[in-house]
Amino acid sequence: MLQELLAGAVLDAEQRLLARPFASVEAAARAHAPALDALAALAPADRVKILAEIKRASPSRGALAAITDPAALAVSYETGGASAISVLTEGRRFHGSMTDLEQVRAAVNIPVLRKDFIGTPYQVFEARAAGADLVLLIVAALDQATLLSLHELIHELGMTALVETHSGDEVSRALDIGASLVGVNARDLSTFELDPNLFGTLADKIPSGVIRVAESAVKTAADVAHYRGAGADVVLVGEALVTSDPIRTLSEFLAV
Ligand SMILES: O=C(O)c1ccccc1NCC(=O)[C@H](O)[C@H](O)COP(=O)(O)O
Repeated sequence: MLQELLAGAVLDAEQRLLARPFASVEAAARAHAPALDALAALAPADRVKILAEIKRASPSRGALAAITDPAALAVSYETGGASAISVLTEGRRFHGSMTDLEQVRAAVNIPVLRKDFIGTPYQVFEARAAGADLVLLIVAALDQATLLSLHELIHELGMTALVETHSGDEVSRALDIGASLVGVNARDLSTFELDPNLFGTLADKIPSGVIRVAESAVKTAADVAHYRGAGADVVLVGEALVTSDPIRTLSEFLAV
């Protein structure tokens, strides 16, 4: 499933490249106003921080929310106290788009993550050209040389990579490329199985100085407390926010 999602996302980017050549996207990326400092926004603090996700649908859960105005939802997230916003730009299974990312970027003043299945430099340039401050890199989807080169490109463009892992070996691979922001996804992206205890078993492998993000499987404030107790600096939440009143839900989560 993960390789299928990556192949589809890369193919879709190749289609966009036909209309917008590489050189033009690279030039737009390099000319864009500088990225916001995501490491500062997500830095460890005396309270948990929330990376709030805009997610219409997913392979594991199907349709979640129509989200006709992603910019308005992003403003609610910012108002509710989110520290950064994740925008799913994958179109086939998550029903997201680069337009969503551009609209969200224009509406808020906090860092914005391009959450997608990134495998090529073109996708990274697209992210920056659309105003992204962060880009997701999924360790399980990439060989180490590609992971390293995409990570370097993200940094060269002034952005931050959220390097996502799902095992001790993947955490080591993330640290080997110098990741400053490491996510542990409770969701196995091949089987969709959720393990809310995985973050707790891997958190100790992530040294202080690296920001720890717990991803997925948050439904209630107790789930946020569970991750916080296990050492999460940041919790990434999608479904629980798009299927509720986000400002109320964020206030419950941030009270942890
Ligand atoms: O959510 C899925 O079904 C999914 C399937 C395959 C690859 C990625 C997938 N989701 C991406 C994410 O990791 C989540 O959107 C994110 O962590 C938020 O999760 P949640 O709060 O459980 O919606």
